[in-house]
This record gives sequence, C-alpha cells and structure tokens, in this order.
Amino acid sequence: MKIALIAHDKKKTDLVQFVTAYQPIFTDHELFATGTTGLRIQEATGLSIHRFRSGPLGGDQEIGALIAQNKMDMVLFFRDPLTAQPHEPDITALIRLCDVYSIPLATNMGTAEILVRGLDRGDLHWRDVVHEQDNK
Ligand SMILES: O=C(CO)COP(=O)(O)O
Repeated sequence: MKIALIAHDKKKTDLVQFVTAYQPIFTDHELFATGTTGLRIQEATGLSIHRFRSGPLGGDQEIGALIAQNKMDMVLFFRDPLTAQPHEPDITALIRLCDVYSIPLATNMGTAEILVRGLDRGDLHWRDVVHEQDNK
C-alpha cells in the first residue's frame, strides 16, 4: 500500500516515535511524506521515503494530487490543532480529497494506531480491488 506521512512541527516527534514503533509494518509498504516530516522519519528509522515539498511550499497539495489519481491508499496526518498554519487551505483541501475518494485518513495518533493495525491484518484489501478495477 502507498502511505502518506505528514506531521505539523509540534507533532513531528510523535509521528517519528509512531513510525519507529510500527516500523516492521511500515517496512512492507511504500512510504511518502511532506519534506521535513519525511526527513525526520528517514533520519530516525532509515526507512526509504519518497519526499515531496514541505507542506507550506506545496507538499500537501502534491499528496492531494496522488489521492486524486487514486495513487495513495492511506494518509496519516498528525495535525496540530492549536497552531495556525499559513497553508491552512492546502490542509483543508487534502482532507477534503481523502473524503472525496474514501481514503483512510488519521489526523491523530489514536486513529493512526487503529489504521495501521487494520492495515497489518488486511483490512485495506479493498484498495487492491479498487486498483484492479482502475487498471481495467
Ligand atoms: O506542513 C505540513 C503539513 O501541512 C508538513 O510539512 P513538513 O513535513 O515539510 O513540515
């Protein structure tokens, strides 16, 4: 599965710890991230991650574009709800596209935990079906 990892600055350490804790699961998947988040995770885990631009410079929109092309299967976005972001419209757009395309989205660690455990036990196999239909 293709998984996008994104965290606002005050949540980056949380996401790094989360990915570290679930590294055996993440290793089996294709990882994408916004610029700074991806760098932090790469440095901490050594995982291979395709990094886009930093969020405020368009990274959220790049990930949104993949969602619109049905090329992203899950988004883990550790948002900071207590800090104003200069690119708030991009964030809203990304979340909206997850809803448009029914892409599983976690905006906090509690939900992310459930999604990643579900991923591990095969709850996302329906995404393979979607991809198969896409290829017809
Ligand atoms: O701002 C972000 C998401 O909206 C994250 O971007 P960075 O990973 O580059 O900090």
